[in-house]
Amino acid sequence: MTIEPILIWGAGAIGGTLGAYWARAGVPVLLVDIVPEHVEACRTTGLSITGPIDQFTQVIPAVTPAELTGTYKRIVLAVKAGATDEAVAALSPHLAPDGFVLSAQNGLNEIAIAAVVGAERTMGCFVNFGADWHGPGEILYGNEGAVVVGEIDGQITPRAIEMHKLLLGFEPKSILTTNIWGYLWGKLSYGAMLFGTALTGDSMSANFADPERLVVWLALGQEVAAVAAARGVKTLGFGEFDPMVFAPGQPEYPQIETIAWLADYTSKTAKTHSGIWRDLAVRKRKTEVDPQIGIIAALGREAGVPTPAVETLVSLIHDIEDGRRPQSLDTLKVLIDRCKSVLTTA
Ligand SMILES: NC(=O)C1=CN([C@@H]2O[C@H](COP(=O)(O)OP(=O)(O)OC[C@H]3O[C@@H](n4cnc5c(N)ncnc54)[C@H](OP(=O)(O)O)[C@@H]3O)[C@@H](O)[C@H]2O)C=CC1
Ligand SMILES: CC(C)(CO)C(=O)C(=O)O
Repeated sequence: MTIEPILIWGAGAIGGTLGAYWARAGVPVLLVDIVPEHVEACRTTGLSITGPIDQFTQVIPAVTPAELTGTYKRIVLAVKAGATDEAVAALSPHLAPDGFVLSAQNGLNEIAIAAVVGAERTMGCFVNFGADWHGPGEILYGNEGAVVVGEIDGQITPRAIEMHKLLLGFEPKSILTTNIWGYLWGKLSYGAMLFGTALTGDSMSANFADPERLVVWLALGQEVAAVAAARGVKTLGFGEFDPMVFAPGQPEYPQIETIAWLADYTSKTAKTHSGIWRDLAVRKRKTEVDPQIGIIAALGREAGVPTPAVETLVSLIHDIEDGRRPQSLDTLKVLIDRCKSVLTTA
């Protein structure tokens, strides 16, 4: 009997790493990616995982979307959020009526996925390990990190238990949760800060360690927490990053300690800069700022929660994407000044 493969749609840093580990463990996997050279490398010479955690090369079946035939019960979506709509439209005909799409992405992509394939065919996942696609068939696995899976309605279902078991084969500390939205919002809090770090060329750790920049991380954490609170979300984090410390009315000292922990945590990875920095500085392409961070401001407006720091951040990232500003300390200073005025008027 042949076991149906798990389709991994988007075989870059996240999808490729998951695929390589599953394939090495004997789990049938089929990678789908729009980069023909990467697809060719994965299925012929193999996908190499490099870096401090592991080094191995695994040949993995891989196709471009145009080459794909058949329907599948399990599809892991791991494209950048800006490609979600296009990818979901392309994968829909290949999703079995009783199948599901698991989003291994940053942001609230589950909303867009569910709108197309249905909420009952959508599962959520929070991924916080660090990886970079370095070229066809080559991925740097920079650091281990939290992996959490859960149904978007909070139910513990057999299929969520099955995906959790598979994820345990990659990350032994993976969690099965009844509150996946809490984790996704927690990542939005950290994610907004990561976008802030990408305004300069400095590493994530150097950004978090600089006392001059603290005001930015506090303002962003507080705004995301205020929007999440207005929507009734209890946010969850990872390690010593508890996004609830930024919730309305909470004291400042634990927030400062949390940022100090982030400075230490982000100093222990071979992936020194965020994926956002990489999109801007290396890949020279648009980031996920609109679907990932712009949505916080939009949901804030809906709930009557002002998000001036988030809005300034979004507009500065657009400036860098469109070549109006460089990634520099001067660009970050615009946000520092905005956050100073926000925190003093709060
Ligand atoms: N990298 C990391 O460390 C982390 C990333 N994440 C999140 O995971 C998600 C995936 O990011 P990441 O793996 O870094 O991204 P990558 O760009 O490394 O990988 C995505 C891959 O999908 C391809 N792709 C784009 N559009 C389609 C499509 N329509 N159909 C099939 N393949 C497509 C991309 O090609 P092309 O490059 O040509 O667009 C690329 O090869 C993002 O939401 C990110 O924020 C979360 C935690 C950590
Ligand atoms: C920093 C990281 C890897 C999370 O740990 C991330 O989410 C990103 O690069 O966008």
